[in-house]
Order: sequence, then C-alpha cells, then structure tokens
Amino acid sequence: MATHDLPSYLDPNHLGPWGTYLQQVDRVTPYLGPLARWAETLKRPKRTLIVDVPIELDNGEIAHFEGYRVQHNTSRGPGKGGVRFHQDVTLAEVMALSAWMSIKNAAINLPYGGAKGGVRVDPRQLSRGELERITRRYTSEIGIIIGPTKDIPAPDVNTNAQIMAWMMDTYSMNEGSTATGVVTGKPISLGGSLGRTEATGRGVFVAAGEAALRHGVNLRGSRVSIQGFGNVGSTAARLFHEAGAKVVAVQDHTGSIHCDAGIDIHDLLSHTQSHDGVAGYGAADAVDNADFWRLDCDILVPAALESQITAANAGDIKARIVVEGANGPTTPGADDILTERGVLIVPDVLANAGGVTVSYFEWVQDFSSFFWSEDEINQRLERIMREAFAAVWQVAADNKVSLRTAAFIVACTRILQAREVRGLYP
Ligand SMILES: NC(=O)C1=CN([C@@H]2O[C@H](COP(=O)(O)OP(=O)(O)OC[C@H]3O[C@@H](n4cnc5c(N)ncnc54)[C@H](OP(=O)(O)O)[C@@H]3O)[C@@H](O)[C@H]2O)C=CC1
Ligand SMILES: O=C(O)CCC(=O)C(=O)O
Repeated sequence: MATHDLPSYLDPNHLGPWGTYLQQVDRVTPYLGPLARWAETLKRPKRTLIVDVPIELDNGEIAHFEGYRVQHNTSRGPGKGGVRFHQDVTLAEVMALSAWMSIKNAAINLPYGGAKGGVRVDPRQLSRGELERITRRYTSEIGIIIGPTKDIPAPDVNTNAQIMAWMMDTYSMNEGSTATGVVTGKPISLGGSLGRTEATGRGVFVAAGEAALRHGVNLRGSRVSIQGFGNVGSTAARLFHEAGAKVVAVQDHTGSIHCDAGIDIHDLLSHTQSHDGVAGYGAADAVDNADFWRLDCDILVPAALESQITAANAGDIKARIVVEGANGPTTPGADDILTERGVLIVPDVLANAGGVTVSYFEWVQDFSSFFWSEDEINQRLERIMREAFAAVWQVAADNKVSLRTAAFIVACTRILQAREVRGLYP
C-alpha cells in the first residue's frame, strides 16, 4: 500500500474546511464587542502534532501513514474531539475539525476546549490486524499530548467503539495504569456510556424537531433526504422514520436511492448490513449522485463529509430546512445562497453536538465510576440540545443573524471571556 499523494491543502487555490472556518470567524467578529481584540486567537490552533505511523502489513511490507492530533483551543478545559481514519484526511482538515469542536463545546457549554485527530489511511484496505496496529501506533505517537485531563479522543468517520478500546488499552499500557477516561465512545464493557453510539444522530433528530417547530414544518409526514448512512445518518434516519417522517432519499459512498413513498429504514439497515452500502436496495430507485441534491424534500440532512453543499448545488436544493449532521458540510458561498432563499440552516456546531454531549456524560461517569441508565442519558441529552437550540435561536433573533453566526457568537464569547480572564502568561 503506497503512502498517499501530497494533500490538496498545499494548493493555495483550494478553499478547504480551514478556509471555511476562517470565514466563519470573520463573520462573527463584528458581534464580539471588546472581546474582538482576542479573535485572532481563534484563527490559530494552540498545538498541532503530525506523527509518522509505521506498521508492518500482513504481507510483510512496512507502510507509513501520516497521523495528526490538533488541539485548537483549551481555554475552557481539556481538548475534546474525535479521530477520523480516511484516505483524504489532511492537516488543514483536522485543524478545521478541531476548531469546530472548540466552537461546538462552547456553544453547548461543555467544559472542554476543542481538538481532533486523524490518520490518512483508507481503513477499507486494511485487515483487522493492520487496523489494530495502526490504531495502537497512532495512539502511542499522540500519547505525549492526550490524557483524561488533557485531551480526550472519541469516534468520528470510520472509527468506532473497538478502535476506542484499542486506544484506551494502548494509552493505559504506556502509562502503567488503566485510564478509562482517556477516550470516550468506548464499548460498554470498558466504561462506555449507554446511548453514545446513537447520540449524534439522536441530537440531529432533536435539533431538526426544534427547527421544524419554528419554521412551519410538521415533522410527522415531512419528507427527509439524508446524505451519509453511517453512524450519524443511519441513526437520524431511523428516528425520523420512527417519528412518522418519510425518508425519501439516502446517499452514501456507494450511490443514491430515492422512493417518493418513503423508505423503510429498518429494511434499508438490514440491506446495508449484508451489502457495501445503500446501492442495490431493491425497494427504492437508484438516482444519480448529482440529482440527489435536486430531489423534493422538506428537511435535508448532510451527514457525510465537509464541503458537500457548495455554490454549485445550493441553488438546486428544495429543502426548507438543512440540519448539518456532518461537520462543515456547507461552504460559506452555499450558506449565503440558501439563507437568501429562506432555507433555515441548523449549523453543525449545534445540530451534531449530541455525540460530544454524551461523550461528556461518559467521561463524568468514568471519573465517578457510577453509571446512568439509558433513559437518564437520553433525557439529559434532549434537554441540553433543546436548551442550546433555544438560546442560539434567541441570539439569532436579537442580532438578526443566521443560526450559525448566532452559535458562533455564543461560543466565541464564552471562549474569549475565558481567555481574557485567564490572561496571557508573560
Ligand atoms: N460519530 C460521531 O459521533 C460524530 C460525527 N460527526 C460527523 O458526522 C459525519 C459522519 O460521521 P459518522 O456517521 O460518524 O461516520 P461514518 O464513518 O459512520 O459514516 C460516514 C458516512 O458518510 C458516507 N460517505 C463518505 N464519503 C461520502 C461521499 N463522498 N458521498 C456520500 N457519502 C459519503 C459513508 O458512506 P460509505 O459507508 O459508503 O463510505 C458513510 O455512510 C462526519 O462529518 C463526522 O465528522 C459529528 C459529530 C459526532
Ligand atoms: O464525542 C466526542 O468527543 C467528539 C465527537 C466529534 O468528533 C464531533 O462532534 O465532531
């Protein structure tokens, strides 16, 4: 397996996720009052680590992969954010994802800063043994900056509870004591929290309900399109389906499917368990990936990767509400086009905050060695999501800005107040 080509962020013409994030900060700065003098802090990650991850492949070859851990801001608490395994991951992408974690954790008022990690590898090309070796080597390499009170990784794209278990075990072996609090999203047998796997999708569903209520859309009977049928997209799809909404279209890496009468999500889940993805599902029509964005729906949930809704397809979108399950799915240009057309966008830093919220519950449970019931977790999660949504909605109304700028006003104010009161060490 060859090491991958140079990442596209080295091309100065490429407006990637980090460029998107910088524009979002520029848009909020006029609303920060005297705190604006600290705004440059938000444009620089506090700590950036690039690591070489060499492993021996099953065929005896030695392969090298590039890994990253970025701690964007720790003014309000330890770094917190997931780890992504993907062939296209770049340092600039992880910088943006870590920055969105700072904003998200502050917007929802969790006592964390923001961090994110990644390894530039296609996990589908690896055996289970190779995946474990990459995970363990990566964890050892970033072990110098993570820890239960320093920076706490969690799952993201192509990582899951098993990978968190290997990370926890490697960190603990290196430290010489069991440290369950070093990662969240662990298996339940290892101090994981009930409800964490579904938490992000559940939070997306709750945020969609709050938006629908305020934007004149009746969730029951509404038509929903979802891009991404992984952890976030499939859970959200199931909850929409169970609440009486019609999931009319789903897209994943294998293709796009559409059924005007609504897709039976339980049936689709059975299909994806025995196939590569949604492609080939018999009870819906295959549609072209580009046409997915033009399909008629009330609510659109991008739940795959960044920069999927761009100036090129934003004009075609029929939805009245976009609920960002993914991080950074909408470019600033697309944001403007949708907003001008009256489409309500529930931004990622609010809509997908359910995952890190239950990660926080897991971290608290691990520290106290006292575990809550799934009902308690879901109730607390739903309350936090609803209260955060209402607070951001109010700030948007008061300042006549989008929900994204409002979420950034709430978050950046909290982060920069903490920075200011802590002061700078001379
Ligand atoms: N997991 C979590 O708790 C959280 C995740 N998020 C964000 O949600 C998004 C999805 O994450 P998650 O569900 O965990 O990841 P998964 O790896 O579980 O799923 C990713 C999904 O996206 C699909 N996908 C990937 N590339 C494309 C593409 N080019 N076109 C269409 N679909 C594509 C994948 O399809 P296929 O399987 O066919 O490759 C898969 O269905 C990410 O942006 C992540 O950062 C945000 C908050 C928390
Ligand atoms: O659960 C966590 O700590 C982080 C989840 C995450 O990576 C995200 O919200 O994007």
